[in-house]
Amino acid sequence: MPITPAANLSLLWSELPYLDRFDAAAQAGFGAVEVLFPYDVPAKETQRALLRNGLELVLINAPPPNYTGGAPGYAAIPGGEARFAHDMRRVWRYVEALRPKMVHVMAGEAEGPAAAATFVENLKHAAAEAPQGVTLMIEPLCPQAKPGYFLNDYAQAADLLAAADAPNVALQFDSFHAQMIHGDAVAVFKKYRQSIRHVQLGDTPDRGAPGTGAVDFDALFSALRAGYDGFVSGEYHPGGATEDTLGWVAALGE
Ligand SMILES: O=C(O)C(=O)[C@H](O)CO
Ligand SMILES: [Mg+2]
Repeated sequence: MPITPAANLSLLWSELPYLDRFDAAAQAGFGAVEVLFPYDVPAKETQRALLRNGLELVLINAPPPNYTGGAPGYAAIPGGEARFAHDMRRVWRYVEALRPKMVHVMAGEAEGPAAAATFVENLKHAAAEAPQGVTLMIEPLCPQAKPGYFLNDYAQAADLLAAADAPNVALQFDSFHAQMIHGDAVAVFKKYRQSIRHVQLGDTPDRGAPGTGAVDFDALFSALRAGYDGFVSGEYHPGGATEDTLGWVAALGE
């Protein structure tokens, strides 16, 4: 599969009602989209929006459904195993209807060895019950965007992936978080390339569109073209009309 651009419909076209964003993405030329939290509407409605636009769904997040204000996941919360298992049952129902290729499993707010062990065990269980063809993703989130979030470093993610040791658990690379955490998103991409199965784009420090901040997108896109063949999703705050921020789609292919 070549590099395929995708639109994150939780951040792009956020001024439109949720279901209208699918139409806008298709009109802008996207064939693939991702949605962080599709749980607020019945899966059938999202399914219809995908179908009427011929769109492929790349990724959804494992709950919490109440992202704005709710805890950012339970996978790494010692004692939260039952809640995690309950959440995952809901995720699988949405996966069955929407057929995303990937599910980002959110860790939650925690720290220390017990949290790491809990995260690994929960990932192993979820990986064992994931439908064929669905990959579970883990993603380090920077403290500036998600204070207290357990998974906040790419080396930590590599250790967790090694411990989970499952072929359907992989790393989600986000240029915004990688640059904020480690200061050089391109170096992070190159170092962890072998574990990366999904790429998201945003610039620093404000999570704006590619080209508005400090990430070296020319170098990142060269590195992607040199050996990445998955989806590359715009996950940034457009700060205006989304259509005016899509120069990265053409640049990716140059
Ligand atoms: O915040 C991000 O970068 C993400 O990709 C997550 O999925 C958070 O929901
Ligand atoms: Mg991301």
